[in-house]
Amino acid sequence: MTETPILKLEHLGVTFPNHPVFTDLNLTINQGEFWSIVGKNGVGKTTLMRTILHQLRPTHGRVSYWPNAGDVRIGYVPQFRNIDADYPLTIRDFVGLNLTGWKWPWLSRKEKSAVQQILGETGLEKIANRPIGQASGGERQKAYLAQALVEAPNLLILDESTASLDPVTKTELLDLVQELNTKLQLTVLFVTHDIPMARKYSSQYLMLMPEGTEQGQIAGLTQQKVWEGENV
Ligand SMILES: Nc1ncnc2c1ncn2[C@@H]1O[C@H](COP(=O)(O)OP(=O)(O)OP(=O)(O)O)[C@@H](O)[C@H]1O
Repeated sequence: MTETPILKLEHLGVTFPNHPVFTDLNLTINQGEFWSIVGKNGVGKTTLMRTILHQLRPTHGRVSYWPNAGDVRIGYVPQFRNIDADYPLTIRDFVGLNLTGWKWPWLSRKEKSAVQQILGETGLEKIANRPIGQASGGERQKAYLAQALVEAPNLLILDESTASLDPVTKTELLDLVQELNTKLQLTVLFVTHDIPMARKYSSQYLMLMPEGTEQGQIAGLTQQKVWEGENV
């Protein structure tokens, strides 16, 4: 299979006031790859994802999408977030929210059918009309995943989004992501502390490491990239 880049990090660095999180990070992610991003608490994984999402301006270097920024549709599933119990939307509405551009309360027939399909694939169909504020933590995480997938992204970022799930649900969701990765060449960045899951689902990983620590390895993965950060 020829390797076509979708995302390039070149000499990337982020420094908060007096606190360099990482410097000179170089990495090419190709279409259809499933990467795990691993490393201890506070090492800079979320900072890296925020930089990739252009929510954070790098201090050095750049993030570029290939072939053009317009060709890359990113789906982002955040870490567990609390939702107010009075949040008025149903799970179905929540999943379709981004399709409306947050402007219109209605969806086209095609959009409704995309929502219905993803509700089925994520196992949310039966509870689709329940207010999301009343859904359990795991159900909400599924809804966030469904919301990211319904827009048919070609790059999916899971930011420790499976951390609060029970092992069965976690496996179900990652199986679905893996299926989309295989069938549709969905590129995946999976931020996780769960090394067995990283080993099971990804083929490559980026391990962010504090400067001066020994290089880590994840046995069983065919490729590895190890980068040493600073000052963590
Ligand atoms: N806006 C900010 N201003 C200053 N420092 C920040 C800011 N955001 C993050 N940091 C610091 O940057 C470092 C990296 O944080 P980050 O959240 O990226 O780590 P992480 O690897 O995702 O951690 P975890 O596994 O705990 O979620 C931490 O020391 C954090 O305190």
